[in-house]
Amino acid sequence: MLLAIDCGNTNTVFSIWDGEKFLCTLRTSTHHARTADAYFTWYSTLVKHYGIEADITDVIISSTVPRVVFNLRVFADRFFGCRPMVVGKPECLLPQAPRVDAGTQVGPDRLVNTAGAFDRHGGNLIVVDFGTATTFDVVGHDGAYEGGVIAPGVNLSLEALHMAAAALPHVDIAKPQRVVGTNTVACMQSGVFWGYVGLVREICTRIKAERDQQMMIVATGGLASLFQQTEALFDAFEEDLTMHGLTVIHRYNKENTPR
Ligand SMILES: Nc1ncnc2c1ncn2[C@@H]1O[C@H](COP(=O)(O)OP(=O)(O)O)[C@@H](O)[C@H]1O
Ligand SMILES: CC(C)(COP(=O)(O)O)[C@@H](O)C(=O)NCCC(=O)O
Ligand SMILES: [K+]
Repeated sequence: MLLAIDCGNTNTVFSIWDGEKFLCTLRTSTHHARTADAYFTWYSTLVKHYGIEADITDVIISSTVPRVVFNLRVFADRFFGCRPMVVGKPECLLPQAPRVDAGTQVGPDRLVNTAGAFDRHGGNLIVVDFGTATTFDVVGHDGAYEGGVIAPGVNLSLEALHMAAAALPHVDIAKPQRVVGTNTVACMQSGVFWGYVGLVREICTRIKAERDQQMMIVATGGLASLFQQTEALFDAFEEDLTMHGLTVIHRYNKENTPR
């Protein structure tokens, strides 16, 4: 069985893949100082709680935070006796090489989203991932990552207002009832929510115009559903897209690495 680990700047998600389906998905905050033993204590408690019989033989990691990879490697080695595949490392093959400026280190999460979305939908896609940052990944006709857009994340935008302005409170994102807010919280939610609707629509329209082609828009990340409920911004919303991409890259490496 495969343990797929997606480590973002805010949260780290573990999913167990039995070759056909995900048996469970576990989430913890990302913290570079968490040790291999601490990961295992957390992991084994939850796996037991859910009554899952997991015989992990392989581990694949995608991390936007380079410092956490060391402890995750030790975790894989110590508790599952395996050397993990780490997306973005030269020894981890990708189905298609990214077409970007020489020397650019593309976020591994974006490479994984690209592989997952191409496997499900074929080429000419825009993948929108609502994480700490909101990323737009352009997937070419052959499944290569061809660049994209990085915008401040929804919660990061709200947090920035709170951090920079003495009178603005910490606010959770929600769809405001009206555009014109009649209290501070409603005004902030309106600015970020409707501003974001505009941001997503404008960026996708411009990407399509720049490439002069129709493109399917696939969204992922917990906050995508909040926007999709209100406005038809995306053609598809797939919560498990990054995890699916990890299984695709894992399978590709198994099939293409000489043993
Ligand atoms: N369903 C959700 N509803 C509200 N906030 C969410 C949801 N899913 C994630 N978040 C928040 O969105 C932000 C980004 O989280 P996440 O998607 O895990 O980012 P990353 O992949 O960068 O770690 C965090 O502040 C997280 O708490
Ligand atoms: C843009 C990101 C910070 C998004 O990370 P996330 O929101 O998933 O935590 C990450 O993909 C990253 O660090 N990228 C490196 C630069 C690039 O992709 O071009
Ligand atoms: K992201």
